[in-house]
Amino acid sequence: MPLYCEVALPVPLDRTFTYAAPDGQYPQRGSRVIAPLRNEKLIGVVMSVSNTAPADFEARYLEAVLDQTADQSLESSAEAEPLLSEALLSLAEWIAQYYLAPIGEVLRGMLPLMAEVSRTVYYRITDLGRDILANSLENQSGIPFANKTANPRKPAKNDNTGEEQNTPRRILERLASGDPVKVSTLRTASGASLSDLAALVRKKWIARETAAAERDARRTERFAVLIPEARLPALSTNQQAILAELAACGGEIPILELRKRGLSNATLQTLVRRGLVRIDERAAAFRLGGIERSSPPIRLNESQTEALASIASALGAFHPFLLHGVTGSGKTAVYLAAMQRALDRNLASILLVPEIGLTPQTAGLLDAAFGSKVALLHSALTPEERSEQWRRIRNGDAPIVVGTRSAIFAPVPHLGLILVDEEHDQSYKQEETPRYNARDVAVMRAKFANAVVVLGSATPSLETWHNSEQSKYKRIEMRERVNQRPLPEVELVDMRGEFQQTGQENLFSRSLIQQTQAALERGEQAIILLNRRGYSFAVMCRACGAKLECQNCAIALTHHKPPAEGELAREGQRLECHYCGYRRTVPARCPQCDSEHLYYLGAGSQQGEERLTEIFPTARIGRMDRDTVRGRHDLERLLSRLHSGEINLLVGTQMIAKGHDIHGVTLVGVVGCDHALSMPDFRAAERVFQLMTQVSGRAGRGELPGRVVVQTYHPDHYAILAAAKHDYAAFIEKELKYRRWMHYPPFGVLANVLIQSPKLEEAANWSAILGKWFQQTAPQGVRVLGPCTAPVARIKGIYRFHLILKSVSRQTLNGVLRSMLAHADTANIPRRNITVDVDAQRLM
Ligand SMILES: Nc1ncnc2c1ncn2[C@@H]1O[C@H](COP(=O)(O)OP(=O)(O)OP(=O)(O)O)[C@@H](O)[C@H]1O
Ligand SMILES: [Zn+2]
Repeated sequence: MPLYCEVALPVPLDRTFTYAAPDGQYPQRGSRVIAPLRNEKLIGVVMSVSNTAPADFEARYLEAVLDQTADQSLESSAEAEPLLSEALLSLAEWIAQYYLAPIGEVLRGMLPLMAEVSRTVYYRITDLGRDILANSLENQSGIPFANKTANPRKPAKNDNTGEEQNTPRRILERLASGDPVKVSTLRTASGASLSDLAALVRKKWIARETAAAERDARRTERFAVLIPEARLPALSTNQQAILAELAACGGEIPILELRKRGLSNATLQTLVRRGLVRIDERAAAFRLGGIERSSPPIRLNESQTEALASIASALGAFHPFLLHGVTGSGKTAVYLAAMQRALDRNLASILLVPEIGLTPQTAGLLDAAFGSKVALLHSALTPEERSEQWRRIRNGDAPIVVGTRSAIFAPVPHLGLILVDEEHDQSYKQEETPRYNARDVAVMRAKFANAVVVLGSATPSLETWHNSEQSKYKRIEMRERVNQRPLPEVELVDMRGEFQQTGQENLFSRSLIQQTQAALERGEQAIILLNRRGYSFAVMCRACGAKLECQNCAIALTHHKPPAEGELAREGQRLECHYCGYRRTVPARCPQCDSEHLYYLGAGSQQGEERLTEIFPTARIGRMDRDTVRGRHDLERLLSRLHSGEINLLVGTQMIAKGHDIHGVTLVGVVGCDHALSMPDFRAAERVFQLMTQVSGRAGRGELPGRVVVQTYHPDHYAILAAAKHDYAAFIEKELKYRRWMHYPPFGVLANVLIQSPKLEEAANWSAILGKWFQQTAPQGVRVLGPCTAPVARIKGIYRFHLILKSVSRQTLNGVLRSMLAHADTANIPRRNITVDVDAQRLM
């Protein structure tokens, strides 16, 4: 009798699908399966299993069960564990429910291995294929496709070395290392057609694997390991050399590394036969590439010790903490010590860091403290690397997991501690389905795992602060910087006054220029925040007032200068949309009115850099923004040039504010970060306060005290004033009052409902249908704003309308949202055109 299972598939539908398991296969809750859906094959996750078919079941069979018990009697053994633990499945169900996200899409976000099957095919060489290749290399002969009669170990002689015969050889050569190779890569490398590959598969020289099967096969690395207790017999010098090398490296070394050092494999094999060395095969370790080892461990100061004591004594049960420590108070050292305490009790930890928060410095500290026990998960990993990390974690080989947002789903056994660094950071919110906030998921995960969770920040979000006020989270305070270093003094420059006094609109104030000059002359470093990338924000027509907009989005195009081009070559320069990436050159005339009087508005980081180069011609200037930092390596390189002092003046966007600990920086300039205060966003003040505090916090972290110059047009705004005094309490008091008064989070909950369509009429129509439904049903306890066009009315050619829902009760809000989705379904509004963003961070 087959088993019936409910399978969550990665499609935007709030439901699971029923399938029967193939004969003799025993999927369990949490197993991955391949399921046919329409014309596709998808990887799904089994949510439940039953012996009886549902009433309306039409026979549909699973294609395969990827993680299963070989037979039912094995169910209890460790081998038979499904891929997703019960804790993670419960977490997924919680996310689906809390964020109104389709369960299949939630699971897809959790599982790195859940790609669509049809998309990735890999090939791998077989043993027979190796023989064929070896033979052909020996005989310098080609390998024909058609040698059915010939003995594969004796390929025909040189009479068939034509191009066609070499294709099989090129295929085999490309696969020779033994690693599976993607079909696309293989075809490019060998020039093979799909039918060529099929022919070799039929001959069993190569094997074809689907993505799922391939990713099950983890990459391994072979190590030579010294057997310590062996008494040493007489040895040849070559043998002694290998043993010496092994001893020098702490008793083990990857075999590849031995070869690189010119030590012979044959000698190694002799040592193995003599019982002096053994070969271990292990999952290839992930290397913390290119990092400097850090200095000896830090002695915790009094407040760090207290913080650690609170955290450590709570291990073993669910305890949420807010670690509120000013910038430079040494939170990182507390995290590391807490992870060590967890490890001492055989408990694993997850440390979450913001998108670019994982600096080489932090990686170095982790490596020094925990070495190969660390697994790193970040967005720059390839799917293979990610799944390798995943398996190391799941096997218990890496009880220290560090990563960005989705690392919160790492399948860590015996999880004891979760740390969320810079918990206020916006990058924890995923801005696509499922729209979860990893910080909040962290708290739930800790709850399911009976673990401690620590949310750390110098500028906690209002939500987290409120939870600590309500005693939901226990608050730990670290009020001072390490070694009694002072927080930097902040000077506010009123840019309105600056304009009146100088009669000019300058990007940099006189005070900022003077103080930068002075810092550079003293041999210190300065960083300047200019929180927009590009050269100018916008290009505007003086005649008709139109801004040049993106053709796909209702957004002004940002002007970028091509690097290293002549100063005034304005025409032909690049305009770029920061939403969709659309690019065009700057036109000679306004496309609306044909006037030639186009002018450039507002300065971005690129222009900032240019101005600074003019003002400080001898400064060693660097720029840090999304244009100069494309990948991790760019960031590493820039930071290491800063640490070494090679750069003494850095300009950049908010990236420069994130947790960097550069001791030479004594001056921080803040330029135009307060324009955000006029955005239609109730979190604007919070964002400005956080950014100002964080960037100010980069100054004076070394021996010398720091100074901050903030240029502002709102010198009386409470967020600016509080940030200037490092007064979180003053800010929070004002801000909480305003939020309570306006019924905004943390007083009550909020959801943004986006209705989108490539057809304006359709989007308008659908949002009207939903608006009308809200009017008619008038749900109790929910305030509805809208529908109206979203502040950004069109993105990537998709028209956007939205409704904002507020309620004091999450349950009420989610109930109403669910009824709304049901109504949308009956009104034939496709689910994929409605985005529900619970606890929305951006209302744009
Ligand atoms: N007990 C200590 N004694 C001396 N120096 C310390 C101590 N603890 C930490 N430090 C040093 O203080 C500096 C700041 O620490 P860290 O980067 O952890 O601060 P933080 O609290 O995370 O600040 P931010 O919120 O700004 O990121 C680092 O250079 C660190 O090496
Ligand atoms: Zn665009």
